[in-house]
Amino acid sequence: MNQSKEQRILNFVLQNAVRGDPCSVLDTIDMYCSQKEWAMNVGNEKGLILDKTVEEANPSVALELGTYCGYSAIRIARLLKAGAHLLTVEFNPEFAAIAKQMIEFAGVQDKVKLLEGPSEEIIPQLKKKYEVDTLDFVFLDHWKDRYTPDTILIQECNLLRKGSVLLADNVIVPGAPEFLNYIRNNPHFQCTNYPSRLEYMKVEDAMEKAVFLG
Ligand SMILES: Cn1ncc2cc([C@H](O)c3cccc(CNC(=O)c4cc(-c5ccc(F)cc5)cc(O)c4O)c3)ccc21
Ligand SMILES: [Mg+2]
Repeated sequence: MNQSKEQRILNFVLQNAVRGDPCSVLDTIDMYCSQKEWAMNVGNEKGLILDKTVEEANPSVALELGTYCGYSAIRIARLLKAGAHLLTVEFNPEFAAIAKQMIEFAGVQDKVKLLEGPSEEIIPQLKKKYEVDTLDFVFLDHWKDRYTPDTILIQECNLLRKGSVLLADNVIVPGAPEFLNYIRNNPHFQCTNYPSRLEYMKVEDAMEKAVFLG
């Protein structure tokens, strides 16, 4: 049975990147996906916006919705301080299996907890089952029509505190118009738009940052 694109990306990393070196894994994925097969990793251009947002937030507990191959999980985890950790949620078992291997090869497995299941099931379990008090940083990169319901669910589960930072990928392409409308008209959030490019393409995209005001 022929390999999936995600398996080909992982194999390319296992054969070409440096084990235990997150930056080398990120560069190798970016090389493969810009030269051989496009894939929906956040990429290096939007990745730099993600980096700056994570560094500024300096989270103790971070959540990612939509792990895919683990690129942004590795990107975030490499910047976390000692004792901090990332919870990343993936419902597709194939993607989760690839991401697990990618995260381990990069050497950031001690900072990352990969939770298999849909966000709407996992989010309500974060406090009791995963011992989360509040989330310092949330990266939204899963189904674009889930950004709004999951942001509402996160608030209903009392997972945000004054200053919690949300960052959403793809608010232009594929787009998250309902989320932009919701978050920009919500007085409890202070929003900032970061124009960029779609990963590996000369196509406009953007990320939206929303800081929870309490
Ligand atoms: C509920 N739940 N809970 C956990 C969870 C996890 C997943 C998966 O990780 C998953 C699977 C398929 C699609 C996505 C969303 N991502 C995208 O759709 C996307 C598209 C493009 C693009 C852009 C231009 C194109 F022409 C084609 C695709 C560029 C991007 O950066 C993307 O993030 C996420 C799904 C639902 C989940
Ligand atoms: Mg994305």
